[in-house]
Amino acid sequence: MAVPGKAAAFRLPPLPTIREIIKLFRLRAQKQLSQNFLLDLQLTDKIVRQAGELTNAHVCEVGPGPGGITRSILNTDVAQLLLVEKDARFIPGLQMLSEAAPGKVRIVHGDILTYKMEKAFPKYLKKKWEDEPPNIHIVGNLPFSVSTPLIIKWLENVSNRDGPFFYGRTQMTLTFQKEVGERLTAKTGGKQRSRLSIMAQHLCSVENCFVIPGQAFVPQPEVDVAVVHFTPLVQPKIQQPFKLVEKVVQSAFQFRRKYCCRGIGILFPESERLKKTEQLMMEADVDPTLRPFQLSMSHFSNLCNVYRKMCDEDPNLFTYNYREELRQKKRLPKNTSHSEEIEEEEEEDEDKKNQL
Ligand SMILES: C[S@@+](CC[C@H](N)C(=O)[O-])C[C@H]1O[C@@H](n2cnc3c(N)ncnc32)[C@H](O)[C@@H]1O
Repeated sequence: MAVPGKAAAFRLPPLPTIREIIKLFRLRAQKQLSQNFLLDLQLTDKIVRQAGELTNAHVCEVGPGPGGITRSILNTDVAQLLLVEKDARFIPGLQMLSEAAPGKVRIVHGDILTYKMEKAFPKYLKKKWEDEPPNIHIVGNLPFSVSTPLIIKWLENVSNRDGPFFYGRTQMTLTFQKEVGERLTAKTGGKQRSRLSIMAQHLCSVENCFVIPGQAFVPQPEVDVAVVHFTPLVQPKIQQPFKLVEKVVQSAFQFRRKYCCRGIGILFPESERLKKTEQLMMEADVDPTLRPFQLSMSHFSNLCNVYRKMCDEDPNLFTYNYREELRQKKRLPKNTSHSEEIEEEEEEDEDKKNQL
């Protein structure tokens, strides 16, 4: 029964199914682009529910493809939906959806990695950082090869309050490979604790909402998929610039199985490594025999603060690049005194490849 005085919520009119759209527009998934589609609208509704209340919201969907998630978003009665899709083949199908929701949909044929998000929404939606998040949401099921670099870019945007965060603490609901979802939310001491855990959790409240089994996608990927929700924090847990935090965290996790002082040491040139590492660990009050995954957020905060102080005292320190020093050494013949260390680094590098 309609509630008197209340406008009926928007519902999409009957449309061809996603399967029919795929057939109609010959949207064969391109394996090299890691395209896997969701055809089950109950599942796309469930993903969209994780974004929170979307009635009257401004939403950006990244990588809409044949439009399953798009339909679920439109059925929540959003004010505006911006679609950013890289593959031109999907645009006619998305236009059909746009016609079914007149005035609500804007389609951009473009790459989300370069799209200027600070201009994507009306300026009046902007909220102060300390206020409640703006009524703007980002939702997307992107290929994994895009979602991981994209979240790193967007975390830097959170830190700088630009990009999608020009409007305030814009919330995001995105999919990742299940293991990446576990890294994003891993707690101190957890097996999956990694660079990504610290970078995400120091800037956002991160929630691993649920896992979608690979079988739910067409074609089926080899892995399961995690739906992860991010809300930027009012106060980052580490109050230092993104690049500095990234450098400290990346160094700490360089040697996952060793004491954390081993990785932290590579922040310093070899000639003063021992002395400066000891100073940093002591002033930051961090036990050097902890393993990287055992370091808490406040350990990382202390390490970043003391390292910042050391960089202020020695302006060349921040530009010191351990990898560069190593590359120089690698040009030396193998039987020099350094070769053993280099082999150890290579072994660790292999270990690191899977541990972003
Ligand atoms: C895994 S498919 C998912 C499609 C749809 N969201 C779904 O759940 O069925 C990823 C989609 O993202 C698009 N895509 C890939 N890279 C992109 C990028 N850099 N910018 C925008 N869209 C992208 C692909 O063309 C594809 O439509």
